[in-house]
Amino acid sequence: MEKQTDSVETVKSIASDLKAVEPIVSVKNLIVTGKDGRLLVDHLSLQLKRGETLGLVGESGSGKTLTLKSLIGLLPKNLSESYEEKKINGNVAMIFQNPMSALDPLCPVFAQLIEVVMIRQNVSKKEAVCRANELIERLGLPKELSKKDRLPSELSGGQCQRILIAMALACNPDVLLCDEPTTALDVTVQKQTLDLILSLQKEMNFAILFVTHNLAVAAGICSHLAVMHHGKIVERAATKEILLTPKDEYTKMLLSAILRIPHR
Ligand SMILES: Nc1ncnc2c1ncn2[C@@H]1O[C@H](COP(=O)(O)OP(=O)(O)OP(=O)(O)O)[C@@H](O)[C@H]1O
Repeated sequence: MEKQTDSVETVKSIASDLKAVEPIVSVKNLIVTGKDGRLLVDHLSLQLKRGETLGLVGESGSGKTLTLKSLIGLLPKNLSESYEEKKINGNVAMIFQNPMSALDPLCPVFAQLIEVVMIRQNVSKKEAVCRANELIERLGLPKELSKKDRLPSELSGGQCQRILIAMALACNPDVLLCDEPTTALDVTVQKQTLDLILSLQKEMNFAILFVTHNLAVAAGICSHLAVMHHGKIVERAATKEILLTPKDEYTKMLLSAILRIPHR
C-alpha cells in the first residue's frame, strides 16, 4: 500500500515538473488578415513559459495589439485569423493601454471590481466584496474606495490602472497580457505601476507578454524581447543580446531611435 502511495506521489511530482517547463502560451504561424487581404500579423510564432516575461516591441501599427487580441479572443469582427496552433494552458488576463477607457465610465469602480470577482471566481456577492477589499488593500489603493461610490473619472490614471490590475489578478492569471499598460501614465506613476506588476509576478509566478513601442521600458522589465515589424517577428532573443548585438536592421534602427539624455 505504501509503495503504491509513493508511486502516485512520484507521478504527481513528475506531472508538476512537466507543467513547470511546458509553455503556457504557444502560438505557431498566426496570421491575421484585413477585409482587403492585407496581412496585419504575418506567420507569427511565439512561446512563453511560466514566470517568463517576453516583451513584444515594435513601431505603431506593427501588429502587437492584434496579436494580444487574438490570444485573448477579442479580435475585431472585421478581421480574420488562421493558425497552426494557438494554445494557452491556464487562465489569461489582459491589462489595456488606457485605463480610463477600459473601465465603464458610468459605474463605480468598486462595483466593477466586485462584478469581475463574482464572475471569474464564481462566488457570492458577499464573498466577492471581501475579496475585492483584499485586492484594494493589496494594490495599495485607498480603502475608502470600497465605501464611497467613486466613478473612474474621480480617480487618477494610476489608480484606474491599479483597479484594472486588481481585475486581472481576480482572474488568477497564468499569463498576463499587458498592452502598453503605462503609456497613458506619467513617468513616476509608470515606474510604480511596472514595479507593482513585477512584484505581483514574483509572488504569483505568472508569465507576462508585454506589448510596448518603448524599447527602453521593455528592456527594463523583460528577460526576452521579440521585435515586430510589419506584422512579423524579425528578431527574438534575450534582452541583453538584443541590446548589445542586434542582428536585424530594423532592431538596430529601433535601438538607435531611443532618446538619450544629452551630456550637460
Ligand atoms: N479592426 C481593424 N480593421 C482594420 N485594420 C485594423 C484593425 N485593427 C487594427 N488594424 C490595423 O492593423 C495594423 C496593426 O494594428 P495594431 O493595433 O496591432 O498595431 P500596434 O503595433 O499595436 O500599434 P500601436 O502601438 O499603435 O497600438 C495597423 O495597421 C492597424 O491600422
